[in-house]
Amino acid sequence: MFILNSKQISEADKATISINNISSIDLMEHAATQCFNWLHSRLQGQGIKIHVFCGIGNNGGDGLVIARHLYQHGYNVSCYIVNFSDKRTDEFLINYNRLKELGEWPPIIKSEKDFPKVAFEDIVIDAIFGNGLTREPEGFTKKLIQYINHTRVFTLAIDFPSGLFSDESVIDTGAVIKAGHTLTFQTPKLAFLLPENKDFVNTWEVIDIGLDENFIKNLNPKSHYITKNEIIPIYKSRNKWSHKGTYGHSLIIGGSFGKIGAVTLATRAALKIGSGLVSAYLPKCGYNILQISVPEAMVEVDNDAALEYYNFKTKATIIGIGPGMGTVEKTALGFELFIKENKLPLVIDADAINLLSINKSLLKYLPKNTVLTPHPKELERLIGSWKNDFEKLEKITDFSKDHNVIVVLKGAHTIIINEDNKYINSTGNPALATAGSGDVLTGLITGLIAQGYEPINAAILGVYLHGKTADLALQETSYETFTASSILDYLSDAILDIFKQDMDQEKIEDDEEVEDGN
Ligand SMILES: NC(=O)C1=CN([C@@H]2O[C@H](COP(=O)(O)OP(=O)(O)OC[C@H]3O[C@@H](n4cnc5c(N)ncnc54)[C@H](O)[C@@H]3O)[C@@H](O)[C@H]2O)[C@@H](O)CC1
Ligand SMILES: [K+]
Repeated sequence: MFILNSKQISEADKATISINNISSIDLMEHAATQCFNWLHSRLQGQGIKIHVFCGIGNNGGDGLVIARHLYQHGYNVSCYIVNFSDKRTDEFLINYNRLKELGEWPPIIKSEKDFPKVAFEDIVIDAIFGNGLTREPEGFTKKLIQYINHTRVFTLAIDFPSGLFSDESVIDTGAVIKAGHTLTFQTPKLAFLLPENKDFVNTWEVIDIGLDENFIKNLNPKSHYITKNEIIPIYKSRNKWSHKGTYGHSLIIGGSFGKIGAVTLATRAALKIGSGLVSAYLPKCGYNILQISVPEAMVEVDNDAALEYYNFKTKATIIGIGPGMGTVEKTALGFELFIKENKLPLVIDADAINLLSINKSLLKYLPKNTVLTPHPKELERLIGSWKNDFEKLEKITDFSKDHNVIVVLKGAHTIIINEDNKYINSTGNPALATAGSGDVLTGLITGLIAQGYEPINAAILGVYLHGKTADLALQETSYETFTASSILDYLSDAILDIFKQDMDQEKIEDDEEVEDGN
């Protein structure tokens, strides 16, 4: 799914109106009616108090449509106009009049004294600002946002939590709605996926409002939200005539005394994802551990307790390096020589990233499309600190371009950056915040590249499957008991799930919904 920026959304709105010969007011009716349907299917006519706060632009117009449907369906609703400007849009005015024709005259909020009483057990619909936000809310509008947040009432944001920009950082964090849920139009927004906005964006979903898909594709958006739909075309099915040589040979390099588990997990992961052959190269102290834990793997050894010589004989297709490796001097010196001489594709993780950060002159030796899988702290050592999450993404983009590498920034929404392209993962949950989870990811990406996946596709698929295992596991296990080994236990289910139709999708198709304008 594409992620559009604010300008692209406005362009797609306009293009859809002209290409598809649909009026702006009908587009709004369609979009906002879907929001009403969403709420109606959950509330089923309950008498709970609903407050709809409408700005004076088209986001406010959506709010007025929702309020109209709520009135017409007998809900206990109050609608207000947040009059932060007199420049009301045409679509706002048409829907304002449609509401008045029903005999409902929304009160105007012009200052703090006009704020209505909102109770914790009510529902607020936030239709104050949407994609048209150009500066931070101030004055009584900001006060209203704070007032709503202060009640801790459940807030359903329409398109955006008001005060949040799609593609830049919030500076005044006291001027943004803290939404319980957001129904956003057509595409996810980059801001929803960044950790700095966690207080404003809780859960969200995309409402398809039918913007012109060809037009959107021709905009050539650079940001992508990775869901099952993006994974299906990446997945390579197996050929009947293939043999284990077809699926490559992964070599996992890592480990040190006390950290043999990391390299063991990565090795198991490379095997389990389907690498034809897998070898591990690790300090001698880990030899028995690895051979017993992963009998399918071949093992070569280096010095006794830490890597030093990197003199393996394995003819690998791809090397995954770093898990449990440590950064002692002899390991670092050997790593320098290894990187300078290596010609094979690489996946670089953990301490191998730290060694690159210590000696950045090595970056120029990395083969094109090397995959680096840092967590935020490792990233900071590599590229320096950042002021906010948007600047972080810019810095990673520059780094990716400067060194021709793919960066997999691990987090709640793992972000894969390949030059200007950003791929943001949709799967995963806090169960993955567990020791060894990153080592498994390194093994998965390595094992996929071994099988002939392009490094960027291996990163996208590996990250998606890694997250999906935890999502599937949570249907029958707890966050706490899920461990890195559980990722491998659920890997098969995650792969099979690629080809299952989602229950949600089936449900949407079966649901009876209110038609626009009813
Ligand atoms: N046909 C369309 O264009 C559609 C628009 N839709 C809705 O329209 C929204 C965008 O509407 P608009 O472009 O009218 O903009 P908004 O309704 O988001 O904002 C209203 C206006 O407020 C002004 N403004 C921005 N920041 C401000 C601030 N801090 N203080 C005071 N005033 C400020 C701007 O001039 C802006 O035009 C979308 O988010 C979506 O909800 C949907 O109904 C789908 C169809
Ligand atoms: K809003």
